[in-house]
Amino acid sequence: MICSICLNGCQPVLRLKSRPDEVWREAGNRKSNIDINSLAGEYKMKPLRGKALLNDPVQNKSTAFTREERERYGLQGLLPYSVTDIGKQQQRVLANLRSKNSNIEKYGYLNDLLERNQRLFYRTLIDYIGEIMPLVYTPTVGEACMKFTQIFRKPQGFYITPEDRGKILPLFENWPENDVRIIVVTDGERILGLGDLGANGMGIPIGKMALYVACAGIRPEYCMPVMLDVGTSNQILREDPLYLGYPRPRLTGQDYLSLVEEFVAAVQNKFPQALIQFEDFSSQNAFRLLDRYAGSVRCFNDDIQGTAAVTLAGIYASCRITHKPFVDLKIMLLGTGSAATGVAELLLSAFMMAGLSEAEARSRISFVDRQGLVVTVREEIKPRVRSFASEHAAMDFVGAITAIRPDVLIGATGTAGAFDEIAIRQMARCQEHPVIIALSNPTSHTECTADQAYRWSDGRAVFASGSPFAPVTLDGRTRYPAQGNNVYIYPGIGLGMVASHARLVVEHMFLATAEELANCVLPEEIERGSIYPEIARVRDVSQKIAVKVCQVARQEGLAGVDLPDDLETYVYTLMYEPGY
Ligand SMILES: NC(=O)C1=CN([C@@H]2O[C@H](COP(=O)(O)OP(=O)(O)OC[C@H]3O[C@@H](n4cnc5c(N)ncnc54)[C@H](OP(=O)(O)O)[C@@H]3O)[C@@H](O)[C@H]2O)C=CC1
Ligand SMILES: CC(=O)C(=O)O
Ligand SMILES: [Mg+2]
Repeated sequence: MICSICLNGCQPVLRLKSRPDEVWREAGNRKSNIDINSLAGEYKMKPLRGKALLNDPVQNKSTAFTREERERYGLQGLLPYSVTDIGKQQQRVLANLRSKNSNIEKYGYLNDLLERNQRLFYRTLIDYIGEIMPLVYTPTVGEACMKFTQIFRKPQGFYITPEDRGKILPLFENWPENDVRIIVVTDGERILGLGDLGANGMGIPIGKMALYVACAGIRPEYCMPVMLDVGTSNQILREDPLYLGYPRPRLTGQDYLSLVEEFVAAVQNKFPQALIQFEDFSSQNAFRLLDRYAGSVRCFNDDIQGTAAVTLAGIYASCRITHKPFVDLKIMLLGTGSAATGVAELLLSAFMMAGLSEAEARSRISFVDRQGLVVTVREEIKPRVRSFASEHAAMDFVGAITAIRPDVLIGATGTAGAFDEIAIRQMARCQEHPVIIALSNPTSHTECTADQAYRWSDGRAVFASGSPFAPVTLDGRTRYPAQGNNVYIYPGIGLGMVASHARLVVEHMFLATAEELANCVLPEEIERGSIYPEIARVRDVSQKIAVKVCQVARQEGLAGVDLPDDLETYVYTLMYEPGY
């Protein structure tokens, strides 16, 4: 069997265990008596002493260094007397975090923690994921991107600009790791629902990477956030004296595509095992790049494919609440961008897999844009949306709800209030339990809030949203909105790709993982109206998603290693578990 880590003929288990944190895990997961520096040479970790050791975020344990370690590494006098464990350190982190007045201050504090003590940061993120995820991801990451120029402290990730043309490969030598497995890359043109934020969008790959580590146990050193800073169309940013990005109008056309081409080629050359996740590109470029690379490069687009899988999963799970067969559903999408189109295309495959003809399947899916229902008689329709156009006469959004009576309404507009009271009330007139999925992020751009969805449907809606909402109590009964976010899918896809060394990411992976995610929703979660698992279980979910990816990779002959029969254990052993 080929080792999944080095792709050589070495003994996989031994190789795995020879990495420091696997040794820690085997030693009882949280034991603090493992000597980091004795392993350092073997892992290319510099043997550090004194202040240099305390200043290294990867090796630093701060007050958790034992007396013996303090003596051995010249730390005596540099730390207060007390030796604490990671649990006590976490309590201090939480107290500090909770004392901050705003989410953006909390974001800054957590970023500083990551720069001080990587293991403590990830351990705390994992153990308190429900509380901390909204601070490192949506919605706070949206605010952080908006304020990037003001809050910038220390560079993270890798920046590429048009001035690097012809030099991207040699520049990758500057990255501190040689073995990169996951790259999240954005060009900053469509950051959440916030539009073109240029280089300020770097917060997104950084946040997505943090969740790769926390939600799927991808080792931090395998992760590389990348900003393809090709300029920005956002004039206010370009003219901001504090703007840190390439202050030119956005590169377009062949100049843009050739820079992306050089980037992809350089990744394949320098980091041949890396999976490229395209994130928050404009719709046009998102599809263009996916069409160009998906058939030959290990890559996927999270906004198109990850979102599609998570939404399909939510639709599957909703059937357990509404007691309707999936094949009978009618689904309406508001918005015709990357996310909505990705959902429609995966839904089409799912309907056909469930036995519908292509024509029948297409007839179950309808699109609404700013002009109203997308209908065949319209002259200008986006090419990927055209085949979903309805045979109806032209009509507005509410007219379309009335005429089509969709079971499920999905918003991917980036526009706050796009689901207004009239639309939700009309959905509630048409369905006993209308399923409303407001995908748009951050919270300030959601199509409707949880409170609105429940109130306007007299408490009957089944609701999920891209950013989290607190439970809502209405008429004495509490409703539990779920978070419909691709965070339930992309980390597991990455882990499955790392585990299987699959050559390509294929549609079957998204279909299989959507089913798996829906199966992960517990009966008690269904009982209380949630169509996604509680976020606290996201790490278990990602492991299951990764197993599905491995299965598909094996079935389709895409795996780059001989995968063992017991995929659950195999995937689990690959997951990074931070501790001392
Ligand atoms: N929950 C999740 O996991 C995910 C959520 N998202 C969110 O989805 C949103 C959209 O993302 P994406 O599809 O990539 O963005 P795009 O810019 O590609 O698409 C947005 C679409 O919405 C349309 N639109 C905007 N306002 C309205 C409106 N009032 N009525 C009808 N259509 C409207 C736009 O039309 P026009 O072109 O005419 O402006 C465009 O077609 C973002 O907020 C993003 O954060 C995205 C991915 C994952
Ligand atoms: C979640 C996500 O990927 C987005 O809002 O773009
Ligand atoms: Mg995105």
